Amino acid sequence: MKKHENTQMSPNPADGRGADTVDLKHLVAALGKRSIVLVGIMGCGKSTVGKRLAQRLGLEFVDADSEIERAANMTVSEIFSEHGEPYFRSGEERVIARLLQEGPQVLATGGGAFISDATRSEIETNGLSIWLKVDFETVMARVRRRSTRPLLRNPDPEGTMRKLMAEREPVYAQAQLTVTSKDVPHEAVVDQIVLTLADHLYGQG
Ligand SMILES: Nc1ncnc2c1ncn2[C@@H]1O[C@H](COP(=O)(O)OP(=O)(O)O)[C@@H](O)[C@H]1O
Ligand SMILES: O=C(O)C1=C[C@@H](OP(=O)(O)O)[C@@H](O)[C@H](O)C1
Ligand SMILES: [Mg+2]
Repeated sequence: MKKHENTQMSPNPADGRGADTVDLKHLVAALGKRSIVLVGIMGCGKSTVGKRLAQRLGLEFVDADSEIERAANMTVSEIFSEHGEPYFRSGEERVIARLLQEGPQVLATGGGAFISDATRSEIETNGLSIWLKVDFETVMARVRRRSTRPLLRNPDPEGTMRKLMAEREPVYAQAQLTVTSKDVPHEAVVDQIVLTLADHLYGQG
């Protein structure tokens, strides 16, 4: 049975076919040592969808923010408040460069990581980047639920989000692949990623 035939995720190149037709072993083999790297704005689903994508593909999952927190023994919020954003960004570049040596795996980046030229270039060399593209309303509804994102902890989180999306979307658009997701179950986004990857890697869904 195809569970997610009627996802509202158009337009994606792989629409209309079931992810259950994809040979996942073949797909993973075609990655070689490359990591699947999820990029996009805060709340687009990199961490939660990434974890499920890794489970589906039988790959390790790694979240750059969690690795940064582990290395610093501090939360992302604490790093921002005690050391400032530039300090976080340089740690983020180093950690992602290190993690990219460990592929194949699924790597969820933090929303600002792909904006770094150095990180984009590392990802280009060692990864396959996927932009999880979402609209403003969807993403605001998601990020309002949690206060773990220091960049949005200010009197105008909506204005900040609009500004960040406007600045960053042209950069996210440089990712090799784009998957658009609306408010559908996480597993439906995973389906769409699998189909998009299969199309890209060997032209077959
Ligand atoms: N496709 C989806 N449908 C519904 N909720 C989602 C979807 N993707 C993510 N979410 C929710 O949005 C929130 C942010 O997701 P998260 O994976 O942490 O985003 P990111 O890592 O990109 O900031 C979480 O509560 C998550 O469950
Ligand atoms: O967009 C950003 O600059 C950030 C996104 C966060 O990750 P998520 O995108 O996983 O929320 C985290 O890295 C930090 O709060 C900064
Ligand atoms: Mg995340």
